[in-house]
Amino acid sequence: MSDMMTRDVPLLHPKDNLGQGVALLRWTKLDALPVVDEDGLLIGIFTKANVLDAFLAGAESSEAIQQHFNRQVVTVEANTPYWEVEQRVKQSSVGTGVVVDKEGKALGIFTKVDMIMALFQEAEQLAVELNTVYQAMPNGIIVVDRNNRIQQMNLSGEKILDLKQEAIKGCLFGSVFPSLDLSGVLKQSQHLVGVQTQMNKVTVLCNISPVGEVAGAVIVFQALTDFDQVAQELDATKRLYETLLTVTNIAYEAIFVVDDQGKITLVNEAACRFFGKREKELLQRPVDQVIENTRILRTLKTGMAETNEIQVINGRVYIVSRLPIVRQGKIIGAVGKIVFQKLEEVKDVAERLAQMDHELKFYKEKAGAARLAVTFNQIVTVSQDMRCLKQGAEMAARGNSTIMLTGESGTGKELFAEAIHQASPRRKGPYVKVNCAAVPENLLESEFFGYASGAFTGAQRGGKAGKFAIANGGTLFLDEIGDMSFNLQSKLLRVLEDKSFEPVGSNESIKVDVRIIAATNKDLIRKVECGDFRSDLYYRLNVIHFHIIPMCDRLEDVIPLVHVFLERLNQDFGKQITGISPDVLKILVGHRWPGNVRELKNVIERAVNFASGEMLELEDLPFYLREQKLEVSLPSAKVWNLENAHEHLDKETLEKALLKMKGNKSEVARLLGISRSWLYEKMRRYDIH
Ligand SMILES: Nc1ncnc2c1ncn2[C@@H]1O[C@H](COP(=O)(O)OP(=O)(O)OP(=O)(O)O)[C@@H](O)[C@H]1O
Repeated sequence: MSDMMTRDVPLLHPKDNLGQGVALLRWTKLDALPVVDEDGLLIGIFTKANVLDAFLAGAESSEAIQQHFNRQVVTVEANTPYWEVEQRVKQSSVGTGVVVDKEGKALGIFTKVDMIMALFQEAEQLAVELNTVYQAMPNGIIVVDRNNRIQQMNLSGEKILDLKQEAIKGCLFGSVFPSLDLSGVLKQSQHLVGVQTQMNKVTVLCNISPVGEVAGAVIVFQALTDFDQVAQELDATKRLYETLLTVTNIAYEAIFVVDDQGKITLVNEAACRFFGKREKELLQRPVDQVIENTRILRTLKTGMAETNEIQVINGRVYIVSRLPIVRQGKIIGAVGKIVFQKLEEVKDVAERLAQMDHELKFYKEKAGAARLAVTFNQIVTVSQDMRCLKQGAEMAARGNSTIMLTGESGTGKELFAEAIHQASPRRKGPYVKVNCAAVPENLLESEFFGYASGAFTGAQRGGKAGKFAIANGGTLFLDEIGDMSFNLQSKLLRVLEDKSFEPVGSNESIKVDVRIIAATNKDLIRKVECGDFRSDLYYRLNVIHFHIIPMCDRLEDVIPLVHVFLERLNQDFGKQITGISPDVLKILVGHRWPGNVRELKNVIERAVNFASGEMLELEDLPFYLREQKLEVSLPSAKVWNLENAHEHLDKETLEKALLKMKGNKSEVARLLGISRSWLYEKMRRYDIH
């Protein structure tokens, strides 16, 4: 009420005369004014009707209003709520009421006009609220009038149907959405629920309701694809759950999952066996009622994983692991694993595995020794720069200096290392390779320098020779040198300088004569700058440096390499693949080969495996290559087409090689890494004399 009333109205006293009353009514333009006593308490109301009655009865304007005002007043307290005021106004016959405070003092008056203004305001507020809800609804809503014309559509409706409200406003609903008939709703006030239909080619589910007594209709709809998506997600979740159950059931160990409250939510079959209970009896039970002294509750609190811990359960020792399940940074549960099968069995399996590993290593080494040694002939290239590199490396091979090979992964660093060894005076000595990145940090030292008998617990009796000792008189190839720890870098530097080392656990210094070839695909200079690699070691290793060129800078090597790989693979797999389809060729020549020669080799090996005929076809290539755009920059603008591209490249390569080697066919065959008979065959085919 206090928001609606008219405040600061003048108050009349019984002693005021009629003339003053009339003047105040005229000045305020009100129909009535409150009359109060000397204490300001309300005693009546002076209305325009009172004025008329007084003058009709012959009263003078100087006469006091004492006898002429109404003592029956409709009053309302200032704190009366809107809805109550509305009720009272509806029931009351008077047009004006007086607003009073608790003591009965007049604060203002309240007229029907005030009420109407308040109603307008209320209605406006309601309309804003309703419109906000209407626009914010995830469902589409269309409103039509009684004549079946579209009045409005909300934002979700626009999105679902991909239609703008402006485009359909005022149109007949049936002309825009012919599959939906509203006549029953508009004529007979029918309510339609769950109608599946098409609206602007979108399948929707809708509810349609008449507005009041057929003043129109409201259509509320939702795209069915939303439901489909939810159904699919639900299905995927179910499948995932079933997969998870199957996976856990295969496991040898007891596996159980608890929620953030420590209640068991999943157990595998092995866990049921372990606890001696059925799944139903375990699910939803607090885990500490099932496992004594469980630390999984601690994992829930701390979020710390614990793996392969020893725990005594029911007087027996088990190996247990606990892992927190974290979602968006919050711990939502934990997984527990108990290895409860006899630990002796595990030990037995581990021992057998170690034995097999040992045997595998032995046979691998034997196989390695048996395979043909790599020579520079096997490094296939027609690229001018690579040939210079080969020549440089061949010359460097003759010396004894340390060589550093850099270049991207798969460019052929290892191939160069072995070719250098084979071309060096040390070729009769051993060629030993260590991948510095593959050996665990704590084993690197003994791997390099070996250890003395009894150097540590578990050490082999009689000690073990390290790679330096094994490579004595030959070459030690240190691959991935950039990954060597700082600590070992210092030790390596000492060996390089002193040409001697001490095995782990021994004071005896052993002299060695080893040539070092190091390789890395890392930017060693940067590592030196960052302090990750010792600069003195870097310069000690970098005496002669060769940077192997990446494939993308020597794409002319692709075809010759493909031929060599094909020839080798045909032999290995007993296949007869003689050609490459023009499409395949185009892709091979156009690809940038980020994985360098290794990638190319793998692609060809895969293709040979997949090929069913005598040609490598598009479908024999891995998907990522097939998908690649057939954009090729061909080496020259001669008359190339898909059919003859392969032959052009072949011929051009041959011609270049023959010119370079001044017609010496043995040299050409060596350069291209092909046999002499194959070279003659190609020269005959391309009519090269
Ligand atoms: N020019 C080449 N001719 C023939 N085969 C090559 C050539 N270059 C590389 N290869 C072959 O490509 C494969 C990768 O070469 P290699 O292992 O020598 O590369 P890498 O540079 O040492 O790689 P990473 O840095 O990953 O150790 C090997 O199978 C190798 O035989």
